[in-house]
Amino acid sequence: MKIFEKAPAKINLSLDVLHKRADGYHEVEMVMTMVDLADRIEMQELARDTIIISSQAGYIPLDEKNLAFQAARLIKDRYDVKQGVYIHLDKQIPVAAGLAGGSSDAAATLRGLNRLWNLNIPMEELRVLGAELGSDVPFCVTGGTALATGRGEKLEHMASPPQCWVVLAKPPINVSTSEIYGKLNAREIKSHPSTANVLSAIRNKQFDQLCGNLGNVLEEVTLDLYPEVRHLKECMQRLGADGVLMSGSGPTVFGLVSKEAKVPRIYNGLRGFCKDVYAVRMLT
Ligand SMILES: C[C@](O)(CO)[C@H](O)COP(=O)(O)OP(=O)(O)OC[C@H]1O[C@@H](n2ccc(N)nc2=O)[C@H](O)[C@@H]1O
Ligand SMILES: Nc1ncnc2c1ncn2[C@@H]1O[C@H](COP(=O)(O)OP(=O)(O)OP(=O)(O)O)[C@@H](O)[C@H]1O
Repeated sequence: MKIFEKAPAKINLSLDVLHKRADGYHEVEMVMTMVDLADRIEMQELARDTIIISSQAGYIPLDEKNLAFQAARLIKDRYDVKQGVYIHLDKQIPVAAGLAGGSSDAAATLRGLNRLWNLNIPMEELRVLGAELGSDVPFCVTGGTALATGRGEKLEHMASPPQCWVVLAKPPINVSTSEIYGKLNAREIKSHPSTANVLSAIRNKQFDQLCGNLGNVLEEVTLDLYPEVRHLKECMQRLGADGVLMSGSGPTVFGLVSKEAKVPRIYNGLRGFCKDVYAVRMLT
């Protein structure tokens, strides 16, 4: 049997860091949502007890370093599954972009193998398993829009944000999430985003209030290290996006745009100097 799962990208509408924890992770407060840019994952049962990964993308690991491989191994070990699986990753989400591509692949693999092998694992248990693979994986298991706390694994789901276009642009650099969190410790956080304002903008479907309250404390760290990300942000603002922010630890910058007529100008303006540009909808 063969099944398919979609693995959408996430963006952080707000990302606040409260403090560094004893286990080395940071206590966060983030509002996350999914956008309509997704990897497509094919999973096919194998009689032999093995996990095989393939992908059309030449630049991701296909061995045990791949997060989809790790998800498959975790579920096989935990539920004593003797069958193997062939997993093909059709990558559409740019890699190491701050869009949780690998985390979403892992989450989709957990959901898919739960179906393929009729394991009937409840969603809550899949999220707990996901947390063993990465901080963004529990959110990616259920998707939607959520407030994430703890190290990202404690989730409170909510209604989707006011509908709009999302223009994503990724400069050609790779950013290490652990390096960005590490560098944040050495500096004073100048201003914290108001998570409460972002939540209320979403609940009341107030697009302008949402745009005015976007904030990410990791942004200053990445922008100082990589001036091209700052440049991209300024360009997106100048081209007329209503709200602009870096997603996660970067380097992808996203712009929220309410009027469809404004999207081509922003998209084309960015494409002039950046190869990875996408105009997508938020997933509701
Ligand atoms: C930046 C975000 O993507 C925003 O959604 C997440 O906070 C990071 O999620 P992720 O990439 O799934 O993170 P993990 O794979 O769990 O951790 C990567 C590295 O980021 C740092 N990390 C991550 C999450 C967190 N709450 N505190 C941290 O300090 C740790 O150094 C860790 O070694
Ligand atoms: N299935 C996968 N897809 C993409 N990258 C993967 C995958 N599995 C492992 N990786 C590795 O994970 C690293 C991070 O890639 P990913 O695209 O998940 O980053 P990200 O979008 O910045 O994640 P996050 O937003 O969760 O920090 C890359 O260096 C890549 O080699």
